[in-house]
Amino acid sequence: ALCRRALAWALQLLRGRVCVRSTHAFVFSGCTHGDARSVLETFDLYADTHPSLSIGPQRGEVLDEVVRRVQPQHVLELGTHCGYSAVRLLRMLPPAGRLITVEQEPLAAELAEELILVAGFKHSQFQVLTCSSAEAIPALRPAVGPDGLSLVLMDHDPQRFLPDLLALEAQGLLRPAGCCVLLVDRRQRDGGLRETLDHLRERRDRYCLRTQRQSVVEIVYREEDHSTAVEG
Ligand SMILES: C[S@@+](CC[C@H](N)C(=O)[O-])C[C@H]1O[C@@H](n2cnc3c(N)ncnc32)[C@H](O)[C@@H]1O
Repeated sequence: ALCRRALAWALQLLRGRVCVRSTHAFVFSGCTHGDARSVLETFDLYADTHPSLSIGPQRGEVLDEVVRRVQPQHVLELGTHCGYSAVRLLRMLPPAGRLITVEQEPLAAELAEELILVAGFKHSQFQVLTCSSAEAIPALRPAVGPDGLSLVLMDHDPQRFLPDLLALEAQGLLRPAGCCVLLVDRRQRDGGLRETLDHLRERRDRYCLRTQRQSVVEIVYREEDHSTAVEG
């Protein structure tokens, strides 16, 4: 683990820092406007040669499979960054599906919104909230409606996974009949993710761990007893 971390650190030094403006400029000028697939391919092309925080094609396929299976009406994403995963989610949603995506960095939020529009989606299908997850969650009820969220993607700060999940639950925003929560584990079992899974292991009445693939952890929330325990 130490070697892997040292290698990642050295690579980061060699490749430089993630740049929101440069990501946006590359995708905006290189993609076919109105074509979500082209937008994603251009993001991937950029990530081949530049530092990038996009969820990427491997984790993206896990995301696609979940959206195909769950067919969510209301989706919440925490951590929009430049909009890669938002475009990925939106292109798979059923016709009535709607995405709310939250980004605390104003520049990233603004440029992501532009790229989501470039990908061909309309404001009737998505909303970008420029604030922290802690500020966004208490104000979500009107946008989510009485049915609640059927999919939540957490790709922001692992230290916020547990408090944000508990806040969503406390606000009654998770769909009682079943809500799929995806946690992106970018830092090899970060303490925040471990703490979240430890907590959920004690909450078998509501949560179960479904799968863990490509460092995406899938949890299911349901307001009834789960027969499967949270493991991992
Ligand atoms: C790994 S990137 C997200 C990548 C994005 N999902 C994608 O695939 O393109 C994480 C983003 O979360 C944002 N972020 C971190 N903590 C946050 C918080 N508490 N609330 C909202 N956004 C947050 C960061 O500014 C950053 O842009």
